[in-house]
Amino acid sequence: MDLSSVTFSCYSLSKTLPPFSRLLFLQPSPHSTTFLPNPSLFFSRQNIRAIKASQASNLSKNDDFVLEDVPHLVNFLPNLPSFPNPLQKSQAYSIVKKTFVSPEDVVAQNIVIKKYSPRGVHFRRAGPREKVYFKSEEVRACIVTCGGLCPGINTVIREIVCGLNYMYGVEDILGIEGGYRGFYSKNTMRLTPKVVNDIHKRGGTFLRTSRGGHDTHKIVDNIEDRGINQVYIIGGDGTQRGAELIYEETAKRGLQVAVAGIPKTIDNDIAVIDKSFGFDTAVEEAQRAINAAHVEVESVENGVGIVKLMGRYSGFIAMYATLASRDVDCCLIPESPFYLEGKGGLFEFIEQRLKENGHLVIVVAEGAGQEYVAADVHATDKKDASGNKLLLDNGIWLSDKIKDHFTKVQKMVINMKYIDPTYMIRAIPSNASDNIYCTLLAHSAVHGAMAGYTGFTVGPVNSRHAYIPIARVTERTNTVKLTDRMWGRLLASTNQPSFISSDQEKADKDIIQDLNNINITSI
Ligand SMILES: Nc1ncnc2c1ncn2[C@@H]1O[C@H](COP(=O)(O)OP(=O)(O)OP(=O)(O)O)[C@@H](O)[C@H]1O
Ligand SMILES: O=P(O)(O)OC[C@H]1O[C@](O)(CO)[C@@H](O)[C@@H]1O
Ligand SMILES: [Mg+2]
Repeated sequence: MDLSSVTFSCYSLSKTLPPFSRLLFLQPSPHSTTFLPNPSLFFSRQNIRAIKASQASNLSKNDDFVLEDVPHLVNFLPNLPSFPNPLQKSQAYSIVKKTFVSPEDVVAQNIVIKKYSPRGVHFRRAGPREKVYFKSEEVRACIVTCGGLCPGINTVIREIVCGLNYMYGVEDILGIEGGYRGFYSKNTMRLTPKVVNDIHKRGGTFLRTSRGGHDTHKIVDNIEDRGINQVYIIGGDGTQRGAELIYEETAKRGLQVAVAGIPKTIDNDIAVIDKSFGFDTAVEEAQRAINAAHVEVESVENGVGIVKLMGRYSGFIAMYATLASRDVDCCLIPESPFYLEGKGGLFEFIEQRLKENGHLVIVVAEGAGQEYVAADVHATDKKDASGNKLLLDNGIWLSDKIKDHFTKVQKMVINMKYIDPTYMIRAIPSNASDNIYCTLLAHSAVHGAMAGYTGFTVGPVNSRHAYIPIARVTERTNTVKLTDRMWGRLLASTNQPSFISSDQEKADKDIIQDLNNINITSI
């Protein structure tokens, strides 16, 4: 089956399939532009909406299958030739029963559904395709890493290089040094399997990284000047936003350049994907800090341990580290407001735990309670080079507040042990399972780019790797949902206060229930 007809003639494809596997194209978000075969319509969001509306009105009641597809090079280069995938002849894949992913294979965003509920949103399954849109000897790929560090970046770099070379015979691979600005301010570095052979054993990024410095035009000029035709971009939400702009500019200029994003974030704040690489490694490393705090406070009278962990707007590291440890009495995250004084407050809880156990450990995510810290220190907003707000030190603030309260108000001597492992949880190599995860991400990205997809991010959705439109992962930040079971599990595990009065809790639940009902009936 011709890939281009699959990608762009989705209505004709749907007619060839049994009803249960029809791909219908009512896209709720404005990212699935790939179904529009006319390049002049391609960049007009208004036109896209108009077409979607007309498609929507043609849908019958059972037509509730949504594919949020990723762009393809033939969208704006309709005459691009394709070639048989060299994997067909590869030693590794020749024994694989089903070497190529079928164009009809999709991954469901929601897998817990009700019997009669709509089939919902799906993404294209990642993996090698029967046809590729690049001749191996004509590929000139580049890799760039941006934003903060994360365990596993080097593994992703290594596996992109080795994957391109071993699976597709690509030999021309460039490393862009020092993040986005490296495109226009530095020389490139030649990457071969030999050069990257051992880098997965080291933390950090072999290519180095930076914040700020994204200049789309300069970057794409540089891509054009250097004859680069595959761009692999490893980075967090900011980086992926930058990748989307690079894709849009390359498409606007009609360049045969595949832009692939590989999501990286220690905070696990990237939407849609199950989890970001390096997260498990960081949670594991955080156990060492929690354990140290616990050992310290257990050994003294009225020991209060505080461990501050990363997590700017999302408390996933703190939540998972707490759940894994079982030595944590209270976990504070940005998503869950808390208060110190009065009934149900943190001070009351500390007093109670000290009476019961003689010690306690608190884990606090760096973004938790920022508004209280700001009110106390009267700080002005400061930003990093990428425009991210620089956070105030809530760990020191919390330690001081607790010490003050217990010495001055309660007239009680407490033994405070404050541990801030900061970069130690992310400046390490990835563990075994993250290494495997990184390999899958890298290979998925390589297969996707070779197959001519562009403007996509790779990642697991319900455990299956998928190609996701970049804008889909940047439109919102993944945060801990207080109404989800995981936070409930944490509260059950620590038995800490929820910091929500029961009246408020009931009112919130009612609102959520109402919203759920509205969603169900309006679909
Ligand atoms: N909206 C945006 N448009 C274009 N480029 C952006 C945008 N936001 C950030 N960038 C660029 O992406 C790069 C990384 O961004 P940022 O420092 O926010 O890290 P990140 O990718 O979000 O990773 P982390 O998870 O470590 O925060 C920087 O070079 C920055 O200039
Ligand atoms: O000091 P840097 O490198 O800007 O990184 C710190 C930030 O990076 C993150 O780890 C996200 O990558 C945040 O949790 C943290 O606030
Ligand atoms: Mg970010």
